[in-house]
Amino acid sequence: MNIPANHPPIKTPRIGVLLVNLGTPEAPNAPAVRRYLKQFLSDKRVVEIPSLIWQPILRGIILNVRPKKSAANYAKIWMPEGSPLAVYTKAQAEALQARLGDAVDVRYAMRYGQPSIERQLAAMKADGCNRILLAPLYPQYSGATTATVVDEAFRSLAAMRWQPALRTMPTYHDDPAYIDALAASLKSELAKLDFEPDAIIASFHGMPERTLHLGDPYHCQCHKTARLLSEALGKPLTIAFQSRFGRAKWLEPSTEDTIKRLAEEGKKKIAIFAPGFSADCLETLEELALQGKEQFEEAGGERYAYLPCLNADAAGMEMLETLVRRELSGWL
Ligand SMILES: C=CC1=C(C)c2cc3[nH]c(cc4nc(cc5[nH]c(cc1n2)c(C)c5CCC(=O)O)C(CCC(=O)O)=C4C)c(C)c3C=C
Ligand SMILES: [Fe+2]
Ligand SMILES: [Fe+2]
Repeated sequence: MNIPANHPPIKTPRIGVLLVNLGTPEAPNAPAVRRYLKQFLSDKRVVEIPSLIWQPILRGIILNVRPKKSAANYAKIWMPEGSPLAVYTKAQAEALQARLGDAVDVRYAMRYGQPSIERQLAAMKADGCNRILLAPLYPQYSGATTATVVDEAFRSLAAMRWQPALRTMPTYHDDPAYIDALAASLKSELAKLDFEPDAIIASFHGMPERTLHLGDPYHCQCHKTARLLSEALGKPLTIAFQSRFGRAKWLEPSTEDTIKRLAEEGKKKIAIFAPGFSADCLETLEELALQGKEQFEEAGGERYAYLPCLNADAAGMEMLETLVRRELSGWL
């Protein structure tokens, strides 16, 4: 029997790794931020309010008010090559490709915006990847991050007649490779400061408190990360949750309240970092590095340092290589 002309070519099988992060607007302007927020905040894994109630609020209020304000914040941290989250995620994929060599095809995707998970999985399949490791770049598990990435990947596969095999990388909140990478990065960043902080804040992205009661392990995993890291550093860490959104009660204490409280308690010098973010982005560079500094100084603080995320630096890439190689076991 002849193979039909439209049959996909059978290529030498390859192993693929798809790193996935949240996504970011394509430009620091209101229309681009609006497009991004519309997709992001319409995800039922992110906002768990019935569509009939939520969509009118989103379309009628939030998408009319927030894009302009957020775009101005993005403009403050935009890099010559683009949005920091996109720049660092691309750099991570390139650095991981260099570490893993030709046996593996490393790419990256964004859950919201471009390059989409669907597009990248289709491209990898077309290029011969029949085994793909999906690696969401979130150390702590939450429905709003890890689960929605996995959902989207399997939704994309659902449209394929001939699917690649897909493995998903588990979250790594207590993995020694992650704790060691954070500890090494923090030690080196703290050593660069010209002051000894009176307190160090580990700021994680917040979530509605309700998700904790519904069984999302995110809150507990953030606490475990902070505890292990504090032990590895031999220093106390103050845990806080940032980026509150909407009117519902979010996880506490909030980063903003914590910054102010420390200043009011007489702590004059603090350092802050964001262990839950694998790459610097709006929430770290604008909210922590810029806004946090203002909040601290207004409350009477004197020295404030924001310590960067792992990004594509050696410590973070060492960790990612370890985690990915482990998940590729039996395939490589
Ligand atoms: C209901 C709203 C939100 C939930 C839940 C949420 C969870 C969550 N988010 C991250 C990581 C990031 N969030 C980022 C931006 C961002 N987050 C929300 C809202 C929720 N996040 C909004 C509206 C925005 C957009 C910016 C704004 O308008 O303020 C980013 C940065 C993206 C960038 O472009 O730089 C990241 C990263 C996690 C890890 C998380 C749950 C654990
Ligand atoms: Fe967020
Ligand atoms: Fe924010």
